[in-house]
Amino acid sequence: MLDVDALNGRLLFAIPKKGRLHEKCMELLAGADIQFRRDHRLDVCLVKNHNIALVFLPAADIPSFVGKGNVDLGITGQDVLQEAQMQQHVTEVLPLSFGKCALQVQVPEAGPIQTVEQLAGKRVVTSFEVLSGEYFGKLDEKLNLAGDSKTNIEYVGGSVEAACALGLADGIVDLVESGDTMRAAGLHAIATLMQSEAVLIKSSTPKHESLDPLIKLITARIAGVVAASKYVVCEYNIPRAKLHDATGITPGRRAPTISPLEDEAWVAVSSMVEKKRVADVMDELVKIGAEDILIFNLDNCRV
Ligand SMILES: Nc1ncnc2c1ncn2[C@@H]1O[C@H](COP(=O)(O)OP(=O)(O)OP(=O)(O)O)[C@@H](O)[C@H]1O
Ligand SMILES: O=P(O)(O)OC[C@H]1O[C@H](OP(=O)(O)OP(=O)(O)O)[C@H](O)[C@@H]1O
Ligand SMILES: [Mg+2]
Repeated sequence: MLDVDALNGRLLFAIPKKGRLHEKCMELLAGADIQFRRDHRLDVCLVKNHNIALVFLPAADIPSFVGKGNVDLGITGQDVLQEAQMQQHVTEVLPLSFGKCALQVQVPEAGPIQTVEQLAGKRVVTSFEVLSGEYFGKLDEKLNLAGDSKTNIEYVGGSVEAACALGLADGIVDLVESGDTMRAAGLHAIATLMQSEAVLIKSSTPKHESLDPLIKLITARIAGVVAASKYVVCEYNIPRAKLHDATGITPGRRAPTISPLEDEAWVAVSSMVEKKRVADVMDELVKIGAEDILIFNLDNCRV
């Protein structure tokens, strides 16, 4: 059992307890060396090596816990942050480069409705009542739909894609990443409300200013883990005469490291390169005469 007094003075850090963001958050905490043991079924646990307690909550509840100052720091999606209308009470500290998805209006691929204008005034099922309400509210206004003619937005908690097939809706608003769930349900997207990714958030009016240095430390550590997942180190040898072209291809984050070699006509270059660009970068380096190109993954870094 948790000793409630043990929470006093600790930084409370909310983590999604399940779903798409949970595993990634566990990896981030491990990378930032935030050590804890979560007892079975307990949603609050003390961190062993910092003055922090982790609170495991549904991702959709985290914005209001942080916004109201019940917890100091949290990880959640930008989509649920906007849905909870907590943007004024919560500061986005750091985008985390995972949990990327889009909130989209979807309709049956083979059905009669193929535009949002055609869908306006009909039945829309969603877990995002607020954002859908805003979106279709504006559309209803533009199309002069009033009273009973307005779009009917209905809330469901999950498996939103089933609503059209079950005859509950003419269209839905839900999250799309690969599009597999949407396509499997015979739906396709006709509009995008927003793009989203996971973010580290803190309360805009923190209750305990003494915790500020700890928030900065945790933020810096998590930023290091996120950067390490986005970059690799690229090392290669290049004729000195081609160095200018080479550093144009691999400029690094601040500047590349250049080291002399025994053979004075050549230098070695070491530089951070974005993972998603690495194949193109290697092709370009080969083209200008680079040799011995090596790519190293980063476990962690500070940038
Ligand atoms: N398919 C997806 N790809 C990427 N990110 C997603 C996806 N689905 C949801 N997310 C992100 O994860 C957040 C939490 O959603 P998720 O559905 O994982 O949680 P949940 O609904 O609490 O869990 P579950 O669906 O398992 O009941 C969303 O607000 C969104 O930011
Ligand atoms: O485009 P895709 O890669 O298929 O991902 C989209 C699906 O992911 C989420 O569902 P989740 O797995 O959380 O299930 P849920 O609907 O029960 O919440 C979301 O609600 C979509 O259904
Ligand atoms: Mg879900």
